[in-house]
Amino acid sequence: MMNVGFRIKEDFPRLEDVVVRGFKGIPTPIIGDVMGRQRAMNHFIKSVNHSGTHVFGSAFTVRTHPSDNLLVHKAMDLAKPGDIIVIDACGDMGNAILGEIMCHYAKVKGIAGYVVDGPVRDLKGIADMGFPVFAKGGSPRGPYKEGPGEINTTISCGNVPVSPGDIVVGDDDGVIVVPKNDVPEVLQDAAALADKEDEIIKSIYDGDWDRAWVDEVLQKKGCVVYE
Ligand SMILES: O=C([O-])CC(=O)C(=O)O
Ligand SMILES: [Mg+2]
Repeated sequence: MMNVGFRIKEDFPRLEDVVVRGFKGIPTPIIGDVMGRQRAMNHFIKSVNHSGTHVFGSAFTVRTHPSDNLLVHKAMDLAKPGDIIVIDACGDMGNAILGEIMCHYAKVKGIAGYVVDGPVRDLKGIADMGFPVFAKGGSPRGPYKEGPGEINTTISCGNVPVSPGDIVVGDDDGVIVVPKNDVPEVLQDAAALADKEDEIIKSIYDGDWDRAWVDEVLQKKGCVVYE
């Protein structure tokens, strides 16, 4: 493909809505555990607004030049309802990549949220409107609008690869990415694990949570226990 570093792929295939909705209410730690405890973004990519956030959708990917949001403005016009715009701003903390105006526009367009490997601004405005934004932090410094950048190529965000159409889930714990082709298996395993965790919590209160495995593992690994 031509023009590496400054190119836009307008669209990509998404999973059916009914499949994507399967992630409703599934906490990110459960999703991570059924993927080998992998594919969660680094801890510094956090919800910047109210607690209790839980958002999921198809990844619409953007790579920006550090401190520049020209390609994010284009992404807002191209993204479809339910998409989460995931932005690889190189993790650079120079200038904010988006702010409250861009959140209002995204909200009106039905975009489900933003994930930014970089800073955002207008934190109070974003919190007041409650639009889901996950970012590395905040900065009052405004973004440049020069490019270059790419839309809908595979990016890295929070040290996790993200391709267009992958499923992104964000909550108070952080953000996790499910590769598109793995979604059916992950959904099935996550439902089973959620049931299992409910049973564990019940057994704690019933006083019969089996703790034998702790000593078994310690013994197997050669740990010496003494008084
Ligand atoms: O100036 C920008 O592009 C970002 C911003 O502050 C906003 O969206 O409110
Ligand atoms: Mg602003």
